[in-house]
Amino acid sequence: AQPSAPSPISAPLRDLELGQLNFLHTTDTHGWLAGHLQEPSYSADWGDYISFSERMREKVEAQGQDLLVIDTGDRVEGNGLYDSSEPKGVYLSEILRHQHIDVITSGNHELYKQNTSETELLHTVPNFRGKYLASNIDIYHPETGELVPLAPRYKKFTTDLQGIRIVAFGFLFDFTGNYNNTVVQRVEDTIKEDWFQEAIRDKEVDLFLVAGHVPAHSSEWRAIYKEIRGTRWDTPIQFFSGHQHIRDYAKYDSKAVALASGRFMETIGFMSIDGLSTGSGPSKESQPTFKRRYIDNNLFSFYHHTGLDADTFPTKKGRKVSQLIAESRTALQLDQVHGCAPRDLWMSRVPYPNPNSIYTWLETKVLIETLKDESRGERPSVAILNSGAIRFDIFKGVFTQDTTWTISPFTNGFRYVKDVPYEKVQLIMEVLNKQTKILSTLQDNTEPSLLPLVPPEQLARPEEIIFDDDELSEGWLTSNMGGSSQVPLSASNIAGKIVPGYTTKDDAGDDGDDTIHAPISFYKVPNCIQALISANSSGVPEKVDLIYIEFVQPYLALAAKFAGLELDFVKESDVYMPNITLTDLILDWVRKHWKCE
Ligand SMILES: O=c1ccn([C@@H]2O[C@H](COP(=O)(O)O)[C@@H](O)[C@H]2O)c(=O)[nH]1
Repeated sequence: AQPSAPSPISAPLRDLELGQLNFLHTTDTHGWLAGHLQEPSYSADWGDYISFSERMREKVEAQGQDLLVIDTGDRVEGNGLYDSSEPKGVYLSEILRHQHIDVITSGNHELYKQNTSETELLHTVPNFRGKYLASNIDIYHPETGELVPLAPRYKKFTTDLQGIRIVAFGFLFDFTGNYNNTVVQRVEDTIKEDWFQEAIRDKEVDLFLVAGHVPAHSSEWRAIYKEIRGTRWDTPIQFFSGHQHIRDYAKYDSKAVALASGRFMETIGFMSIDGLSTGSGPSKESQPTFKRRYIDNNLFSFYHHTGLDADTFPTKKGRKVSQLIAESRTALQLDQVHGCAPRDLWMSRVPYPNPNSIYTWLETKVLIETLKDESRGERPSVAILNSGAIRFDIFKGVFTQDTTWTISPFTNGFRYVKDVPYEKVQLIMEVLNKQTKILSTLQDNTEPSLLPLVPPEQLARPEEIIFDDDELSEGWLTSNMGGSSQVPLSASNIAGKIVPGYTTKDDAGDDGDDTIHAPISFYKVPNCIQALISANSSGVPEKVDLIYIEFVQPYLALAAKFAGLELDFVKESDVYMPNITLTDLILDWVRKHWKCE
């Protein structure tokens, strides 16, 4: 773990159930390879994960079993370790490559920008040669201009110890927001291609392994499931999923399941399968059995599952990578303190609006006090921001260079349209937040969906989860995750209390999490929030500058149409505060207002 990481807190644990074939899975790590430096439950780093997978491999191989390591994308954007270097990702890429990964795929974040996808092609794919799969992604090669597969479409391999014959694919969901140097083919079309049809007709296969940046419960996985089942009615299928930032498990039939392993290096997903046939013969069991576990990413869990301790657990490579992360963080000055947050600000643990909501803070403080383009003088304005632009909570205590990127990693600037009637802006907000169903009927297939305006976790669970008895969580959170010193209380301080954290319910029940936690409430947030910036008057202005973060422009255009506002946002908008991003505004505000005592 990193030198400043809090020690994990002991908690009751459920064991891993090892099987004939075992998997460790990460997804949506978004640059958090240093682990969480303010949350003991997720405080292990990528070096610890390397040690964990090496020790797990030793353990299963000693029993004649196999272990495979999977990553399903969105490794970039969301943490200073990725975002704060120039060019972005140079440190991260060097850290990531030390993990032995058997199947690795791209997420949508690898494709938003030209340089990110080119880095995948020129660095990550070669770093993971033979492991990186891209079943439905092509890229215009930066040197030749030719449209080529980002990586091989699929591969067939056999496991080291038992010779289990596996055909593996690597998909991305039907993503449309990629930069125009890549082409993402719809999954539903890809599976009709000859190469896929040939691959699933191979009779010498013991397991189809479908890895991808695709939710566990999704139309894309269902389409693949049906296509495979159409020709191979009983070959086991293991899907590895991502994108929604949740822990999830889906059962397609008794021989086909999907695992999704959370986000931000909070979770190491574990799967085991028993009862597979191998190259040397059929299985003795009539049915395969699947077991899943969501491991909290901390050393307490890792020691427990490997049966090792602080002296025996770390491997040479693991230690080296933890050291490399520490050096990279120092070089990037990620511990530089910009201010001290006086209280926790939550994305979804409190209702909105609320004094402890990060969105209320943005609306009532940050946007109002920082958004000002000198060229627009004192004109009143309304600023619109999508809730998904914010990625993480702010904990009471130090606000560092790293915090800046964890809460606001995106590089979107702001645009504005002048002289929009205030009433129309309110109608647009109404459409964006309340009339989304009506609006979606106006959309044709080429328009983006409205849903991605919210944080991905909310897409996955549209219903609120409210625990009346949040006292335990609240008290614990304040003292352990956001104390002013950011030093967690030791286990003895919270003796008898269960640590708040994931309490996952999935298709296999409610016993998936390795750590037994107290539940945390989950409140919904709106698609968009707004701030009225009315320089000189307290009344409601007649017309305003409608300022918005670039990401929402297509959604705004649709909502405006429905609100009866004839506006061509592409032609009639202009840049607001050139070269300034939301990240810059937040940092500026924090520096001015959150002085450390
Ligand atoms: O420029 C951007 C890019 C993304 N978002 C938000 O993020 C989610 C997608 O996140 P995943 O990690 O890929 O699930 C998207 O729905 C937006 O809410 C953004 O606001 N700005």
